[in-house]
Amino acid sequence: MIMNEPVAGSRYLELRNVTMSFNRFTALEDVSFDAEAGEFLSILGPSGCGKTTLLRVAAGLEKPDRGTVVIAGRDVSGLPVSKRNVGIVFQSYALFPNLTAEQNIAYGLTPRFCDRDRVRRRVTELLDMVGLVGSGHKYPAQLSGGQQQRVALARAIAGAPALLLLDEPLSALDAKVRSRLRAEIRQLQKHLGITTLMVTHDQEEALAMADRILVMDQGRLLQTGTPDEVYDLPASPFVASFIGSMNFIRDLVKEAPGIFRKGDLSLAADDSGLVPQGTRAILAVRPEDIVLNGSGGSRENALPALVRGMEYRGASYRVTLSLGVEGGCSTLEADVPTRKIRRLGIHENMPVNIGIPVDRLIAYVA
Ligand SMILES: Nc1ncnc2c1ncn2[C@@H]1O[C@H](COP(=O)(O)OP(=O)(O)OP(=O)(O)O)[C@@H](O)[C@H]1O
Repeated sequence: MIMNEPVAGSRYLELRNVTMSFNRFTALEDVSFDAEAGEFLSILGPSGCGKTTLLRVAAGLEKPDRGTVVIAGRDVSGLPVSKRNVGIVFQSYALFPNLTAEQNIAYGLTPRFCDRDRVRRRVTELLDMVGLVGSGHKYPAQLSGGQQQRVALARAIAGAPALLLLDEPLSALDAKVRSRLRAEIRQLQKHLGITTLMVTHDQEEALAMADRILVMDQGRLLQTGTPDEVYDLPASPFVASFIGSMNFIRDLVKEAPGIFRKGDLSLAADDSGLVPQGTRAILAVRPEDIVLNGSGGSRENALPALVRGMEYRGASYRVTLSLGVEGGCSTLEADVPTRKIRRLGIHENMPVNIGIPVDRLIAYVA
């Protein structure tokens, strides 16, 4: 099968300075990003932040007030969706109910393949790719949600599009089907080497599937990075709280390079000088980075704490800890392996010592 054979590593999709308003409401504000050929990008953000609008601009379903869209080196800003050669999968399967799975898939092919045998061969190949061999004769109503979304995916890739656009393709499915299908979509996308943009509000989905994640809020792009980069070094407290769980320790002041104080609580953090000395700061730490030591000590940021609550999660416990801090108390949540909880005999209302590794504390200007 012949897809657009993009050269890996080249800049393939480019959106530049895209701004889009609906009446007086600005849905996208000066958004720019690009994708390399074959890359899988995920657009992640809360409801109403402009994710779908951005995808629709890339597709040519919306015309922005300003900005350009380049696909495979060609400025397509003035072209409608029908001329952009994009494959789209929506959240609602959007299949034709009166056509079988095969006919739905063939629908995306007919203008290109006039030869009926070729269409049949290609449809068979696509059914095989999406794991639906033997179900081609069924109508959408006879298929499960996951199967319908497989048909929608086969239809979207049938014509070897230049770009695959997925708008929350898994959100209508139950958790088990969703996680299986996300692995399958990713495998197929890699196999075909097709540059893909997927909208999701599910951070787990974005972390699991994307080469890079674009985090948005209120029409703006806040951070672009690999899943690792966005998880390990979120650009702002908003990004930090949107992806994964994060503890924040607020109302600190940076009193010396790498040293932050709040009353009698003093914490060391690698902040690379991002917070000016003497200014108010927020420190952030992931629950899995807090080290619980029972009665033993810790080398880094050793603090006494009290176990306030414990929630069993199978492989780990989510432990709620309170730190006695002058002028009030700070609450932290720690994820501690179940084996360690049992070994140390941790229980509610137990005084413990915790440690926070210096390089796991992230400092932000408050
Ligand atoms: N056709 C429209 N007319 C007016 N306002 C619109 C239109 N389409 C979108 N908006 C507004 O633009 C903003 C961004 O919408 P968009 O659908 O892009 O958000 P989203 O991040 O995809 O949200 P969700 O995750 O809830 O689907 C929203 O406040 C929405 O109400």
